[in-house]
Amino acid sequence: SRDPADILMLKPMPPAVMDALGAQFTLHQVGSAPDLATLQAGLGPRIRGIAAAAQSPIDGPLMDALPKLEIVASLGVGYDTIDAQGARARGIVVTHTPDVLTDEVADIALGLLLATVRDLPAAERHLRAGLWPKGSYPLTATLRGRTIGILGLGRIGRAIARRLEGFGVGIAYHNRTRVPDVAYAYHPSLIELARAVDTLMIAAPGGPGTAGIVDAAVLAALGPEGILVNIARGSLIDEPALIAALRNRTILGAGLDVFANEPHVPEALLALDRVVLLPHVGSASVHTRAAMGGLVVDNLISWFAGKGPLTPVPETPWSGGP
Ligand SMILES: O=C(O)C(=O)[C@@H](O)[C@H](O)[C@H](O)CO
Repeated sequence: SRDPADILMLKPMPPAVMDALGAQFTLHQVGSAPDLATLQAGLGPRIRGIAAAAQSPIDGPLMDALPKLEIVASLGVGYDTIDAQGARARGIVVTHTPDVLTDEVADIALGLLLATVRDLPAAERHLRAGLWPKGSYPLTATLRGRTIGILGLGRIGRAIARRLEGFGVGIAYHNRTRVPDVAYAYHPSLIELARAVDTLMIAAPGGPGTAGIVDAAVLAALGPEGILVNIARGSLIDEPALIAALRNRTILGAGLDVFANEPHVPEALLALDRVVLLPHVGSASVHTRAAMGGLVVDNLISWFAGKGPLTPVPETPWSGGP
């Protein structure tokens, strides 16, 4: 049988994934910005697959330094740091890890919504600081009577909407296309959605097509009771516009799990009181990361067994062999 395939890693994968990959393949870790000339002259020509940990930058020049590259298996549902069109043009398959994290991320979205509307972290700090005996925490905003707009009614957006149904709030959405089998109010543009709701939850993919679409106009349309929640990608929000809108009370608050330049969060955001900030933990449970890692491994095993990818991204579809 053929030698185990040589797999490149730019960033370390979770230990269990490394072990599972190491049992099947020959792994090579080179750091997230390898010198391409060195790679091309050395290891490059042997590499047949990449195991891409979260946010690994996989671009054209890197793929060109790996002439035998067949597959990029990415950890995560979002793959905005991977040039998927470039992979397609080079006949390379890209896989991601959808579905296994949908509920976990949707849970965090609801947690962030409640924490932001009801000011939970600050109320907890009030108690821990011993202030309660001196006075109750001030009354907060409420979820009651709100209408929640979802930007991006894909797998995660729909899981959020299903959860919101249990909260008895209004639900509306904007998506590139109307979703046929849902009863939520559809708005053909983001600004129309923002005008129709007081709470906006972002669940759309990152990338050039959605960069900065949540801008000053959208924030202003949400109004002074407006709440913004983002569990998708920081790139969708014009972050300076958000900081200004929070400072000027154009909107009431924001709950963010993702940022424009992770893991760096602007001082200006840290200084604001009406924001809840999480370090990109949407899928970060032992349970879900194990499932994500398992899917990365299974995609590579299936590919190198000649059975095709299990979860290819839409840009590199698989119709079952050459
Ligand atoms: O799946 C995604 O797209 C995510 O953003 C997360 O689940 C990843 O784990 C993340 O990429 C980790 O940094």
